[in-house]
Amino acid sequence: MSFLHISGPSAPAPMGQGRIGILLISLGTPDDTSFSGVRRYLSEFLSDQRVIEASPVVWQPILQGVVLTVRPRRSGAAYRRIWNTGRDESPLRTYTREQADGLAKQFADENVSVAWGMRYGSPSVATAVEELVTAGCDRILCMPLYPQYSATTTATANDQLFRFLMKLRRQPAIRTLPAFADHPVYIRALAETARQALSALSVPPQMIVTSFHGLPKDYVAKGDPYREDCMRTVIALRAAMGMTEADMPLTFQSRFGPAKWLEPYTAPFIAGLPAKGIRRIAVMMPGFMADCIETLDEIGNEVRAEFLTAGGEELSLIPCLNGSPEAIGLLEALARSELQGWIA
Ligand SMILES: C=CC1=C(C)c2cc3[nH]c(cc4nc(cc5[nH]c(cc1n2)c(C)c5CCC(=O)O)C(CCC(=O)O)=C4C)c(C)c3C=C
Ligand SMILES: [Fe+2]
Ligand SMILES: [Fe+2]
Repeated sequence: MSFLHISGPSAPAPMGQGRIGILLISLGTPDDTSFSGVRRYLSEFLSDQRVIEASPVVWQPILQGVVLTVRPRRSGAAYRRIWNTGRDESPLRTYTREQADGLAKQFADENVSVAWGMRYGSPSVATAVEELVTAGCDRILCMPLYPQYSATTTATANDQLFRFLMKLRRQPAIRTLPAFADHPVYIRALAETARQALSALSVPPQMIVTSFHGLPKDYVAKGDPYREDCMRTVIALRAAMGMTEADMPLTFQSRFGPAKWLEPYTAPFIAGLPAKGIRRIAVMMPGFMADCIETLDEIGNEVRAEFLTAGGEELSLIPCLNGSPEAIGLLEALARSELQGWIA
């Protein structure tokens, strides 16, 4: 095995005396909305065995022969509807960069560098770690941007970092941020974001539906704690906002494939509300640190259209934390807590 040599601007500092790196890892997104761009991204994403646990011998022919001949067209159209045309990139990339830039400002006067990478697509995790090591970082805090733990997100983000470290002769020391499903600063940030969005509405909604990304039930049965983490978030959020289960139900969106996923499914749940007299709702997606195709298109376009067709009058999207001061404050609080002993 040959080892990658990364040299800093000057001679490397003795271990423990260099800079501290903070590495934000987000899910990833296509570079463009073309069939081939979306296909490349989906191929990398859906070939991850943390995401699709079926044997590659069975799954790869289905993925390459069926899924990737059909899905990129449909997903490409969805990405085009939400694309950040100003920067020619997906919103997830824009907001992840804003979060990294905002966090870097909070640490500007300290011996800390911040970099960001995508688990799938670009900029890659490898590029981001190289950036930190080149800046002289010998200790790195890895922050997967997922409030609720899942092997399909948190674990695979960490895997990607360690996969890169396998190539280094001189590895930095690593800490990884645990999930923060009911961390008080996270819950406060969500509640504040919701209050701001609701105060801009002329008529308050009758219900705030929370929608988390789904997960196959099978993964949860095998020990993925994701569902419990989602429940911890919603229970804490209801308490913070003085709401009940009836005012703020928990649902799961973004089902993929024929297997059973966590229920209740967001789309039929919301489409069933007008028949119960609930015609004005807000939807909040606390599991997403940034708005993306799942929040802006699946909920903001597809689910909204179904709700209106079913007799709904108004569906308001509560924005994700994105690059807000609440998001930056949260990331800083989480980072400072994990960096204890590394920084004063
Ligand atoms: C088996 C498939 C999938 C699992 C398991 C899964 C888990 C999972 N995903 C997120 C967060 C995001 N997913 C996003 C997009 C997305 N997710 C899947 C499939 C699975 N996700 C697909 C095929 C896609 C691509 C979009 C599409 O073609 O419909 C995104 C948004 C990316 C973007 O560019 O905007 C996020 C964020 C979580 C939190 C999670 C586990 C709980
Ligand atoms: Fe997903
Ligand atoms: Fe989706």
